[in-house]
Amino acid sequence: MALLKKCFLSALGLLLAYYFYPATDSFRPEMLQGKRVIVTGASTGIGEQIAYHLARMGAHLVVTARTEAKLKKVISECLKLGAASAHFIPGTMEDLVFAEQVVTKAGKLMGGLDMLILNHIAPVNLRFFNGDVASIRKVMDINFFSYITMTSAALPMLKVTNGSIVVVSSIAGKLITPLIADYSAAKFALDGFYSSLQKELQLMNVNISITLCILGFINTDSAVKSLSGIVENITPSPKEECAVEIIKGGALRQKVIAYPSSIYISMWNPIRTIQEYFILLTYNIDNITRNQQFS
Ligand SMILES: NC(=O)C1=CN([C@@H]2O[C@H](COP(=O)(O)OP(=O)(O)OC[C@H]3O[C@@H](n4cnc5c(N)ncnc54)[C@H](OP(=O)(O)O)[C@@H]3O)[C@@H](O)[C@H]2O)C=CC1
Ligand SMILES: C[C@H](CCC(=O)NCCS(=O)(=O)O)[C@H]1CC[C@H]2[C@@H]3C(=O)C[C@@H]4C[C@H](O)CC[C@]4(C)[C@H]3CC[C@]12C
Repeated sequence: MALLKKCFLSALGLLLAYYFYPATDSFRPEMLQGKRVIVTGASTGIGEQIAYHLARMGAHLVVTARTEAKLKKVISECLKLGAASAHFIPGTMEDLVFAEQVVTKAGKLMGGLDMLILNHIAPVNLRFFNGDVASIRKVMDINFFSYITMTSAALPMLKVTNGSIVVVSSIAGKLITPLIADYSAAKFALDGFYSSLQKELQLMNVNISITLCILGFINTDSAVKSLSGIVENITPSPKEECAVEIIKGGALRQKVIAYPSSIYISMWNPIRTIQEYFILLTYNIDNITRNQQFS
């Protein structure tokens, strides 16, 4: 019994260390030099800041969002800041054909792909659910299905480069908050999909990293405006620093990052981690990998 307890505690310790110990590798901006990166939702907010940081680091960039005029300004700023190249592709992620085309066009423009940063969201209306299913479907298309569509189109290129997928999510995809049922549904769905895909890639020995970014309240114009008069007594964190943490997480191939770091605690779920570990032990991995190819 004592031996069993010892084994259990050691396994628990190892699991916790594996999930929560920060990457030992340290970040260097040169890691992004010459890398070919797509940034979605880059016309404003966090996405725009991600583009500027990547430009300073010397990356090749393709940015996308709906508003062409804003994207033009973003790429001209990126070129001034030192981007190796910068292009924009305007359009709406409600159109899943567009979502796929962005990836193929970007691949051609840059001659391949090293990192896909999925960041865009439909404008958020904080309100009670009013039975409007069509609007939930629209939010799911923009905030969830376009992410999956772009990922699917990017996987063959990322396989060649041992590249990275960075998914920008929210504390609202881990914890429950009212007035954002549609937004929250999409963020929880992203967590389910990408956490599962992460494990599949690992099982198939495919060296593509997936970084899930869990963010708290950030001082983008849209977030500050839509929370005004609704959420009080919290100070938003700066979007510039947030963007750096997202890039670092992707470059260091971390499975998950949290920003600000005070929200790490809300992701601390050792029971879930242990259960996931034991569930995986019940899978006949050899059999599955023998019979299924990762496309
Ligand atoms: N700010 C915050 O407090 C928090 C943000 N996050 C996450 O961070 C990410 C960025 O958020 P934030 O910077 O605040 O968002 P913003 O509202 O500032 O930016 C959203 C971006 O998405 C684009 N976009 C909107 N609709 C569409 C569409 N239909 N098709 C394509 N692009 C579209 C917008 O450009 P355009 O209008 O030109 O299309 C814009 O570039 C999101 O994933 C969000 O969930 C998570 C937690 C907190
Ligand atoms: C209200 C949430 C923040 C709560 C918080 O940070 N408390 C302090 C925790 S700590 O003490 O441990 O630090 C907001 C966190 C994320 C926000 C939502 C979000 O994900 C972005 C959307 C952006 C949009 O433009 C505005 C609404 C959002 C849905 C936004 C709503 C408020 C949050 C849930």
